Amino acid sequence: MRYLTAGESHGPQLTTIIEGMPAGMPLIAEDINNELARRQKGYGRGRRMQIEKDEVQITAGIRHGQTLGSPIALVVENNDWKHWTGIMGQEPLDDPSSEAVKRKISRPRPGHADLNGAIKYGHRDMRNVLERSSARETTVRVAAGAAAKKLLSLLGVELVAHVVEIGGVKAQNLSYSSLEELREVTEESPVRCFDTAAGKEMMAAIDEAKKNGDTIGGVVEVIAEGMPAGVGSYVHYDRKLDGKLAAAIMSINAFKGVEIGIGFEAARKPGSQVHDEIAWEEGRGYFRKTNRLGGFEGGMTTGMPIVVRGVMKPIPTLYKPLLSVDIDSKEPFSASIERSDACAVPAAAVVCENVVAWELASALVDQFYADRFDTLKATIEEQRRTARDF
Ligand SMILES: Cc1cc2nc3c(=O)[nH]c(=O)nc-3n(C[C@H](O)[C@H](O)[C@H](O)COP(=O)(O)O)c2cc1C
Ligand SMILES: C=C(O[C@@H]1CC(C(=O)O)=C[C@@H](OP(=O)(O)O)[C@H]1O)C(=O)O
Repeated sequence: MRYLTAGESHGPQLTTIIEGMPAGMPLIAEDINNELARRQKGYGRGRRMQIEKDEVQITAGIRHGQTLGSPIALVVENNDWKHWTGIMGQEPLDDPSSEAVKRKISRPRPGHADLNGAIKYGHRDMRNVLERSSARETTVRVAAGAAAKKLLSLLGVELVAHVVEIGGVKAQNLSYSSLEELREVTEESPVRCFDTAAGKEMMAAIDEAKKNGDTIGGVVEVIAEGMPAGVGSYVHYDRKLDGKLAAAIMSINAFKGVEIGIGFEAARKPGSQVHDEIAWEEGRGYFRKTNRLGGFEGGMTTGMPIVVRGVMKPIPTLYKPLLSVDIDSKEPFSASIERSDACAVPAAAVVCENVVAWELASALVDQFYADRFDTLKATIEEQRRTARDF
């Protein structure tokens, strides 16, 4: 499967086209809207999330609630567009007194895509970079991921994301060691972190950052349960599924690190405390006695829960900006200020969950015959049986 997205942050709408989703799978707008709503929650976001109420329009590929096997097109409108028509219009810029010319951006923000994007594409107005590099694009990545998540759920694969820490404050109830505990995690999981005593500390840290014109980041974790063993491959670097997950997380705006299982901690432990002993039981098949490797060996799933963590850096736009250089005068100046979030870690957790869902669903569709959903389901059930009795 593959998908592309199009759309600017303050343009009329965002679009994604999904290719390769099997035919005959139930999918309705509500499946996608639930995920879009989850992505909009959280403490520390700017005013934009109050302006938007993200809802999908399905414009192709689905009829009477079922996928057709043809490309699926999903559109989400930007409510904010109506405030930006002067700046984001299609007409050529020949009036020097126009709003678009007056609001030209020439002072790149450290940590955002502004300067590198301007150099690469030759844009003297860095709004041309900002509009597409904005994480507004993650709206339709989540829409595509929601379709993948539905596919996974119908195949018995469930996943959930939660916040591990924000601004150095660790979340409570981190030990999702049993599958029962994982199932207890509700739809609200990425914002549940704020309901605890540690959550109040996180909120205070966000308030403090905001007061200082600063921003904070954090760590999120995605757990996926129910993937059959042997998905992915060891035979080629670009078929290793753990590598694809790492790339998917790193492709999310502001993500600077990925861990699978115990991740970086493995560097400080002997092999006997890193690798997971293998066992077999009638009815259950093979399993690992621990899951320190987070569900992967040799680029393939082990059948144990997949555990992936991602690190989000603090948001780059600062209300007390860092020093930068004006690209027109080459003089030092404070970087430009755009309306901005102080912390978007819970929203980013939902993005992580959905990009992981996309990679897992893609891996299943690519590995098993999948023009038809019913055939895919039967093949995967067969794979589970084969792996159990192998
Ligand atoms: C959900 C989400 C919301 C974000 N909100 C903002 C924001 O309000 N202001 C900002 O400067 N960056 C924001 N970012 C981060 C930037 O989009 C990101 O830092 C930028 O695209 C540069 O990419 P890089 O940090 O991956 O190098 C957000 C990221 C995510 C995932
Ligand atoms: C719009 C979203 O996030 C945006 C991501 C973003 C950035 O620079 O990445 C900057 C902000 O944009 P604005 O200036 O319009 O408020 C965020 O609000 C979203 O998540 O839907």
